[in-house]
Amino acid sequence: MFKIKTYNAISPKGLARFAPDRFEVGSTITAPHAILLRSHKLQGELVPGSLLAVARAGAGVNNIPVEDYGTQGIVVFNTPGANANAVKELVLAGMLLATRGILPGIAYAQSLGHMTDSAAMHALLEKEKAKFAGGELRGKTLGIVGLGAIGSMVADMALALGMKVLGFDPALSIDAAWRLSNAVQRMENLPSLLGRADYVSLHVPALDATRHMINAQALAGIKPGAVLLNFARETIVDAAAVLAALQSGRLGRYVCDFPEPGFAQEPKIIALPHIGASTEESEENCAVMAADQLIDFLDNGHISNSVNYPAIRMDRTPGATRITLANHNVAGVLGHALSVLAEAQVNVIDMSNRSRDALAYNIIDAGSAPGADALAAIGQVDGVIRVRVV
Ligand SMILES: NC(=O)C1=CN([C@@H]2O[C@H](COP(=O)(O)OP(=O)(O)OC[C@H]3O[C@@H](n4cnc5c(N)ncnc54)[C@H](O)[C@@H]3O)[C@@H](O)[C@H]2O)C=CC1
Ligand SMILES: O=C(O)C(=O)COP(=O)(O)O
Repeated sequence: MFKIKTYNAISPKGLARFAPDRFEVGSTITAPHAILLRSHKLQGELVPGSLLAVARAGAGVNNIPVEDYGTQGIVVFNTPGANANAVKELVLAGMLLATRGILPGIAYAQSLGHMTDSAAMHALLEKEKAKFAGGELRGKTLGIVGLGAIGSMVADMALALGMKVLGFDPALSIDAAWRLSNAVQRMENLPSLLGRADYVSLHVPALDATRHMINAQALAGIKPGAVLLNFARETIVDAAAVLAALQSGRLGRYVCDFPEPGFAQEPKIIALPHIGASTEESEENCAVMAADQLIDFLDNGHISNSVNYPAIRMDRTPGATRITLANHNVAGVLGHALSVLAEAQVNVIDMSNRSRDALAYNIIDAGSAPGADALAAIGQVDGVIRVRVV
């Protein structure tokens, strides 16, 4: 029986993937084999020795100590692209809210609740409506910073709206490049994008390298009156610099999913309570994908969409005992572990080995089950992080 501890509201469709006769799932579980979460911050928590994996039902993993967990043999997964459409649609809402008199218009219409005369009401609305006039997106330029799952969808949407699209992503993966429309104009650096775009939308992960990428210096070069949209993370912008740029008039509006103290007092800010991925569809997509990845890892030792271990899978050899081995990616570790199996008269039938940066992971199908002594001896091999029979 595997124990799965959950944090946050995980879609029931995802939870239903865990067969109740083999998985115990809940928020109060102790000594879990795996954790399934959304934005709950794991930093600083005691890591139970039982923990084999963490699955983030979502994209951002800045709430998980990914590297530290990797060196402890804990595989961290996320669900790339599973909530991208939800964010894309909210970016569109953000651009419209920043451009048309929607929010003040609604507030004004609601302020007329005391009126009883329909003709008088219509006459007043027609007289006052000029206050709520706005602009259009068509023909404007959108600059997208980060062209991954969300950025590429935002690009397609903006092109369909008749916008011109600029993109900046120095770390673009080959897969993401294939996904990207060739109508997106590549910018060589951030200042080139900021100086040209009427709207700038941020879709980069929260990393040391992206911390405060939008700071006072960057904002000094932004196109005057531009709208900045941040549905990525709070750390990517320097909030004080954004407030100053709004107050000076350099920045037109700031639309974000991450309110900060002081934002409510600034009328040029539209702040939402981190609801970019909060749709039924995206919550389901993320939870199902995260659950399936966890189950395949716990049952078969397979890894897909990990952010600290390499992707790996190997068809099971019928009748074989499967052993998985996580180790530091240095010469000799695997050979040493295999020699322990050989000494224990355990024959290796099939094997797969993958590495990612400083970590490596192996799936070994053996002709017989290694005894507890052999497994303990493999665990003692210098460089071995974790050995498991699955
Ligand atoms: N508001 C919300 O509810 C949500 C927010 N997010 C945030 O959006 C981020 C992006 O999500 P996805 O598009 O799914 O991730 P992704 O991994 O598909 O794309 C991120 C892109 O950013 C690029 N990038 C990395 N460093 C960069 C830099 N210094 N400059 C420019 N580009 C850089 C990468 O090369 C990659 O193409 C997540 O990491 C998360 O923080 C994601 C989902 C929901
Ligand atoms: O997937 C992400 O990175 C998100 O920010 C979504 O967060 P959530 O799962 O809604 O708490």
